[in-house]
Amino acid sequence: MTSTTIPLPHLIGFTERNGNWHAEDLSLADLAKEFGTPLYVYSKRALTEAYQAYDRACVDASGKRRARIHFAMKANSNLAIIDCFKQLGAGFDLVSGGELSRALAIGADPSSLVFAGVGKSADEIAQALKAGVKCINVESIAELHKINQVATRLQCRAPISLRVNPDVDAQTHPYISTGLKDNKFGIAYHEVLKTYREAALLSQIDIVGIDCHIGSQITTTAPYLDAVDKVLDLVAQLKKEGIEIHHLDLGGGLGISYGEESPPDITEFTNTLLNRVAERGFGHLDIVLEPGRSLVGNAGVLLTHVEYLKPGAEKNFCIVDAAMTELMRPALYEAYHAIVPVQSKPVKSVTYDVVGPVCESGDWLGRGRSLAVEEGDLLAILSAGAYGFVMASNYNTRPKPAEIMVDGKNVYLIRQRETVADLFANESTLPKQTHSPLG
Ligand SMILES: Cc1ncc(COP(=O)(O)O)c(C=O)c1O
Ligand SMILES: N[C@@H](CCCC[NH3+])C(=O)O
Repeated sequence: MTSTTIPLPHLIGFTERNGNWHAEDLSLADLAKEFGTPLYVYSKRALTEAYQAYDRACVDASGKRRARIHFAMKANSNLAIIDCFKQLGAGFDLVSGGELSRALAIGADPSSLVFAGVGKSADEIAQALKAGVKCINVESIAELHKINQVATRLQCRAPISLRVNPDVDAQTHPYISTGLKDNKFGIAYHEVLKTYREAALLSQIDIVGIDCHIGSQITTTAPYLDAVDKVLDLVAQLKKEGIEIHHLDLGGGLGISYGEESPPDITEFTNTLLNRVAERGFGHLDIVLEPGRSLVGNAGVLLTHVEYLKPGAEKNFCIVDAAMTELMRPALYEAYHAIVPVQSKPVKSVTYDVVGPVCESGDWLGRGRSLAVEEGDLLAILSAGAYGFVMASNYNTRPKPAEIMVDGKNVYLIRQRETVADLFANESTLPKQTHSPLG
């Protein structure tokens, strides 16, 4: 049993059969035996089906493409994952020079890359311009000028969109809401027109689009429609002023079910957005969507072994070999992830806090979970495919876990487990004999 009240998320690619959990055709218990724990396991079928659900809505009845999917690789940037999306036809949304390097490493077409982020350095801007990205999403007037300077130095053009902060409440966790006026993201709504006028005067800047991303784990369509309307009002005004917008980037943010949530179905959500753009007379624009979590969140689980069961007067603890270092979401956002025993057993269910070995009281993965487990058993933490491994850390000198991808009956090691030696390979102690500068 997982929890008394919260249902399991609906999963593709991960199923329980006769009391044993599987990733596609392979048993999770066998995978843990072969690759060890903690271990991230992804299902290729799950991420493929999620992509195809978006893609279905992006092509109209006559076969004409209405929008393009740019996977937000911040959600999961493993090369094998991003390469799968590239092969399915995706472009990418990037937030750093590092992510740009990953995209180039898998041979992504630079014209399928958009580069966002509030604090791009001059080096990152230069890297993006040299690579020839489709567009840089500009998040402040200061950044606009820096891009113009870098492009002047490189003697190239800089294709840009302004990221609009539409002041719309995405009704999500405050840490992952990005479209409110007191968030650091984007250009304040009332300053956008002025900033476009300024951009139009800069020597190296090519205005190509407009962008907006209101937050993450959003479970209703209404805030998106508000944001779309506000952005399209700006596009209409810009057109009147002779500033043509060619592409419209609506960001990502569609939520997934971790158990209780019931976000809109991907195809229905995409249709609703694209229909609204078309109804407003802007269907001819090159439309970009940047989903992250909804493509990979439910395509991954984290496997962990139970090290100890520690009964207590107030609480019982189930101490496992994964921690906030492998999955930070519970510690950071008090996020809920379903936790299931990988092999069910006829032992009594007990309510536990599932915690890791890290020296922090905030190091927990699940609270108040009813689990029928013994020491040595294997647990699967579900819905861990997005913002899981990518947010892992080496705190307490813990090597990062391995990642594997299952495709039917096949399994691929897509990231080796780090070793402790890897963690201090770039460090050095001070020379044994030190000399004081005073002699
Ligand atoms: C600019 C941008 N685009 C896309 C995304 C993807 O968001 P999500 O994973 O919620 O779909 C993010 C993350 O919030 C983002 O910052
Ligand atoms: N890291 C967040 C999502 C952040 C989205 C990026 N702006 C999460 O785990 O839910």
